[in-house]
Amino acid sequence: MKLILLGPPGAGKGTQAQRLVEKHGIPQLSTGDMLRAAVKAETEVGKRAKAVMDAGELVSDEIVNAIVAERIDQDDCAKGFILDGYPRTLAQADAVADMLAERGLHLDVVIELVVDDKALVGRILKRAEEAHAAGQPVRKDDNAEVFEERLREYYKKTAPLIGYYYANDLLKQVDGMADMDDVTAQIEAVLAAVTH
Ligand SMILES: Nc1ncnc2c1ncn2[C@@H]1O[C@H](COP(=O)(O)OP(=O)(O)O)[C@@H](O)[C@H]1O
Repeated sequence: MKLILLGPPGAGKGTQAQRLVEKHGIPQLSTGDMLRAAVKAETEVGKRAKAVMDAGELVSDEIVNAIVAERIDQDDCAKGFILDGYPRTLAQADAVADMLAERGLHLDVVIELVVDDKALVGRILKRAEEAHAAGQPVRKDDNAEVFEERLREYYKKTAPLIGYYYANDLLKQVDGMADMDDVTAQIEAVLAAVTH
């Protein structure tokens, strides 16, 4: 099963992706996590991405496409994967379609977590507070100002993917404002419908 989780920052993609990993035994491919790992390891990609990420802007399509193309060829992706935070631009959406087609694969579904903007900043600030309280590192982009920029980037560059996948008959929407467990149940219902 190959699926995309789509939605603005703070929509709960990471949480739901983790649950899907446990239930379905397929990996979560989070470009955000991969980029943060590259920044931490101070690789060439990490050095190029750091300032862009800290400002809440998008890393270049070229960089993220290359990261994902390399990742999906690893053995653990053979049964499928969850794309979390990728694609984020129409160019990335075309790239992933090409990447899969070259390998004789296709996407099963794109699940959009539909959320209310106003709730998002609160969720992000809560995530930062909780990380701080637990003595974990707080993401540099998890603050109100950078969040505004992340949301603007989302509406400008990522939200057009909703129409793109709708037109390709791949889009399914779930209510991301429901309780976490309820969102999980909605996602499972979508997956059951598309895989049977
Ligand atoms: N597919 C992508 N294309 C471009 N930049 C990306 C992509 N995925 C992640 N990034 C960069 O990493 C940052 C954090 O990503 P992520 O952890 O997915 O954030 P969020 O919690 O905002 O959804 C983004 O703001 C962006 O700078």
